Amino acid sequence: MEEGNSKKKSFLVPEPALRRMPCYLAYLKIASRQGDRYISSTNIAGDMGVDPTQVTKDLAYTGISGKTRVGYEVEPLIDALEDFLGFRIVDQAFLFGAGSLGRALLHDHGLKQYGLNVVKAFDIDPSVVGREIVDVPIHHIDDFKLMREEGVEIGILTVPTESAQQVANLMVEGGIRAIWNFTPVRIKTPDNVVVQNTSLYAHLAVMFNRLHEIKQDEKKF
Ligand SMILES: NC(=O)c1ccc[n+]([C@@H]2O[C@H](COP(=O)([O-])OP(=O)(O)OC[C@H]3O[C@@H](n4cnc5c(N)ncnc54)[C@H](O)[C@@H]3O)[C@@H](O)[C@H]2O)c1
Repeated sequence: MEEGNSKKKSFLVPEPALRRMPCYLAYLKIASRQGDRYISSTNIAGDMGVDPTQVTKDLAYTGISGKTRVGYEVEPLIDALEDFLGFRIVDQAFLFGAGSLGRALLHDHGLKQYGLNVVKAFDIDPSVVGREIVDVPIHHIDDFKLMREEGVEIGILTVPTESAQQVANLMVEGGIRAIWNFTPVRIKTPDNVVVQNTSLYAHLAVMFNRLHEIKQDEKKF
C-alpha cells in the first residue's frame, strides 16, 4: 500500500488516478497482444472493476480521448500512458541499504522497465560494501556525499528502521529530491522533497481483514 506526501502541496493529478494508470497500461498491453485495435472505456471499466466515467476521467489526463462508438485506439493510448507516467524516460536512482529487501529490488527487472535504473547502492556492512549485486556496485554510505555531483535525484530507502531518519537526512543533504521509502518510519523531509511510502505488509493487512470479513459473513448463512 502506498501513500505519498501530497498533503504538503496540492498536485494536479489525484494520487488514486495515478495509481490506477499502471493497471490500465498493463491491461492495454494485454489487449494489444491479443490484437485489439480499439477498446471502449466500458470494456476497460468492466474488466477492471472501475466505473466507466472514472476510466474516461483518468485517461483524459494523458491528453487522449476516446472516439464515439469505437472507444480508444489501443496503441496510441499505450504510448500516451507510458509518456504521461514517465516510464519511457529512464531515471537513475541510488539504493540505501542492500539487505534482504534492497537486494530483492536490485534483482527486479521491472524497475528498469518502469523507468528506474539503480546505478549504485550504499550500505555499512563490510561483507557487502565493495561487492556488486546484479552489476550494481555497493559503496560505503560515507562515500555517498562524494557522489553528489552525479546528479542522481531519486533514492530508495531500505535500511533498518533505527537508521531510516538519519539516512534520509543524508540523502536530502546529498541532493536526493524523491525518496521511495520502504521503511515503516514516517521520515521527515523538507517540503520540496517527494516521499513515497510503500508497504507490502499494509496490503497484507487489508487482504487478511477482507478474507476474515468474508468468512464471517459466510458463517452467518
Ligand atoms: N515496505 C515493505 O513492504 C517492506 C518489506 C520488508 C522490509 N521492509 C523494511 O525495509 C527495511 C530493510 O529491511 P530488510 O529486511 O532488507 O533488512 P536487512 O537488515 O536485511 O537490510 C538492511 C540493510 O541496511 C544496511 N544498513 C544499516 N544501517 C545503514 C546505514 N546507516 N546506511 C546504509 N545502510 C545501512 C544493513 O547493513 C543491511 O544491509 C526495514 O526498515 C524493513 O522494516 C519493508
